[in-house]
Amino acid sequence: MTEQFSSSEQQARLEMVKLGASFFQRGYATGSAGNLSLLLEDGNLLATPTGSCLGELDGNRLSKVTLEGEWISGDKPSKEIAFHRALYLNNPDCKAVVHLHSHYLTALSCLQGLDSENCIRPFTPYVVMRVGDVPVVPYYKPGDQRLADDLAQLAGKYRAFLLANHGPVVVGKSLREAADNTEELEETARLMFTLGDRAIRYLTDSEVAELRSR
Ligand SMILES: O=C(O)[C@@H](O)C(=O)COP(=O)(O)O
Ligand SMILES: [Zn+2]
Repeated sequence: MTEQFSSSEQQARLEMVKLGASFFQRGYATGSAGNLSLLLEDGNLLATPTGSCLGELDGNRLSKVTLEGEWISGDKPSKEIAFHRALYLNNPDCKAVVHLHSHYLTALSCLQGLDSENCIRPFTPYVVMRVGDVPVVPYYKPGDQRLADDLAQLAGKYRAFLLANHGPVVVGKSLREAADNTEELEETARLMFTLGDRAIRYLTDSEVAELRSR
C-alpha cells in the first residue's frame, strides 16, 4: 500500500527529487555521493537514503527520521544523518542541509594549509552576502560521529562548512536556499582554481564589513 503524505510533505518530497536531479544533471553530484535533508512541517526530517543517486531519487522512498534520530519510514537514511541532525538541533534557522562531493570544493578540501576558520578568503561579494565564512572540519571517515560533534559546535555560527578531504556541507532556510548557496560556493572554489597563483585583489576588511552589514 502506498503511504499517504500531507500536501506539504508531498511538496517537500517533490522538491528534494527535483533538486537532486538538477544537481546530478549539471554535474554537481556524481554516482551515489552526497545527501540532502529538510525539516518537515511535522518536525521530522526528510533525508536521502544511504547509497542513493541524487539523480534518481524516488519521492516515495525518501527516509523519514525524527530529530532524535529514529528511522520512521522510507529506505535506510544516509550514513551522515547524525551530522544533518546536529545542524538542525544547534541552529534554529536551519531548515535544510546539502552535502555534495562537488568537484572544486572537494579539490579545495584536499589542500594543506587552509585557514580552518574561513577557507574562502573573500574576493567576490556574493559569497560574503549569501554565505559568509566557511570553517574547515578536520578529516574523519564518512559517517563518523565526530563529524556530527564538530558540526554541532560550529552550527550556531556558520552557514557552510568544508569537510577536509571530503566536501561541502551547506545549510539553508529552505532546500532551495541551501542548494543555491552550495552552487555559489562551488563556483567560487572554481574561480580560486582558475585564478591559481595569479595575484588576486581580495576584498578589503571594510568592503567585507559593508557586505555583512547589509
Ligand atoms: O562520503 C560519504 O560516504 C557520504 O558523506 C556521502 O556523501 C554519501 O553517503 P550516503 O548518504 O550514506 O549515501
Ligand atoms: Zn560525503
